[in-house]
Amino acid sequence: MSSIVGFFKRNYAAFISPPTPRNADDSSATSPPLKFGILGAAAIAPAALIIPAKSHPEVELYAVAARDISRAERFAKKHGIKKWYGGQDSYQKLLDDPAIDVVYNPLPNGLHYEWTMKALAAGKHVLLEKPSGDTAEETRRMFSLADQKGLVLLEAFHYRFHPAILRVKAIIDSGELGPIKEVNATLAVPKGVLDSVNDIRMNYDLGGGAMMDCGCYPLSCVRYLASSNPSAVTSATAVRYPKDPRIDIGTTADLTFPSSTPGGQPVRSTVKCTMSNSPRFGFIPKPEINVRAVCESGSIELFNFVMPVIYHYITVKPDGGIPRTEKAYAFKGDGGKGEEWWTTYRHQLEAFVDKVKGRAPQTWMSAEDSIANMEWIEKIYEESGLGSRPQSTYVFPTL
Ligand SMILES: NC(=O)C1=CN([C@@H]2O[C@H](COP(=O)(O)OP(=O)(O)OC[C@H]3O[C@@H](n4cnc5c(N)ncnc54)[C@H](OP(=O)(O)O)[C@@H]3O)[C@@H](O)[C@H]2O)C=CC1
Ligand SMILES: O=C1OC[C@@H](O)[C@H](O)[C@H]1O
Repeated sequence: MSSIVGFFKRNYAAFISPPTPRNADDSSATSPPLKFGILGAAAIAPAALIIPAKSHPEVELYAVAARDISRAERFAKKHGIKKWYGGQDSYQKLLDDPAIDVVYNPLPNGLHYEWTMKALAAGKHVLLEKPSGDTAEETRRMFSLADQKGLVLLEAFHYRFHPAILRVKAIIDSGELGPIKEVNATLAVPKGVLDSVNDIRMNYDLGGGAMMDCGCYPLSCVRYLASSNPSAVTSATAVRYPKDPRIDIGTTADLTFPSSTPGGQPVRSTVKCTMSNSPRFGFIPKPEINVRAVCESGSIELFNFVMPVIYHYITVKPDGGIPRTEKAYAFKGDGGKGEEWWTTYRHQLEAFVDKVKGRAPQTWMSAEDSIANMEWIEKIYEESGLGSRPQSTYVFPTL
């Protein structure tokens, strides 16, 4: 019963009404807020930034830009954003606003590179949606420019900041279950949520495709838990979108990772994604969001590694030992920041602001990690026969 009440309380605070930040007694509130500008009135912006910002004392949602001014105005008023820019030059106008410290870039994947480069050139820190670009070369260039300019750039792989995945990684790294032998992860979004013809995910020129959209998560997750990059893609099969066969509706890829023990067998891995998972019994929506590692002396599984605040469980099965189930809605007794109702995005925002403010974030995701994820997305597309998404034609003036 208490867990049902907990479920509703946690999700109400997470997604509907987050507690407002303490001010008087919160030392972090004495630091001036960072002014954020949002490029595009994107569907993901409320969950990924606007709601998390409500409980962060050092974030001010300052401006939004949208190609249509009335859309920009509606979005700004709905979300209590002070300023809006509209029209075809609205994104550049937002970047030219000297008051803005940070740009959130939730544009379609194919526009990530151009607008992140322009934002960095304008001296803004950037929180960039996943996947970071269309190609690893784009990702390399963005991080290189951020480095040159001394600015923070983060690919918004929000799941990596939540205590649930960090707990799974800690259990694997503790050696309790022995060296990892196999690690598999899936993100399958129910049919009807993403697969409409007008969705950006179905548009090849905008960097569409399941491996880009959903597949980037399980790939990132297996790389993270294996503490390594794959050594090879041994097979990759794509289910092609009939209206545009360059788009994968879903992809399954088999990978190998170097052995975690000297002279041992390679670690096996399967990464699966689909943007159109068929319903159970023909009508019950079926999300699949899990990661499972099999180790020399046991196994571990996390159900819902992408949105763990809603509900998740970690099942640990030591060989010959007693299986247990853990929950990790918050860090326990290890000085970690956050509340049970903090979403992955809220944890990510905390880390991002810490980094911009020059404080050590609790968790971070490196440039090398983002670059490697794109490299392996491209290798999987190559193996499936679909090929990489088209590299941006935008030419950065000083490169
Ligand atoms: N972190 C997460 O959990 C999630 C991340 N994402 C990522 O966020 C990004 C945006 O996804 P989502 O919010 O679902 O997408 P939307 O289609 O809702 O938003 C994309 C925005 O891009 C702008 N845009 C600019 N040019 C174009 C164009 N040619 N065609 C279409 N839109 C254009 C639009 O802005 P305007 O208002 O100016 O018209 C639109 O608001 C993607 O990179 C996706 O991978 C998505 C969902 C979840
Ligand atoms: O980032 C995302 O996370 C969840 C998926 O449903 C969505 O398509 C994707 O863009």
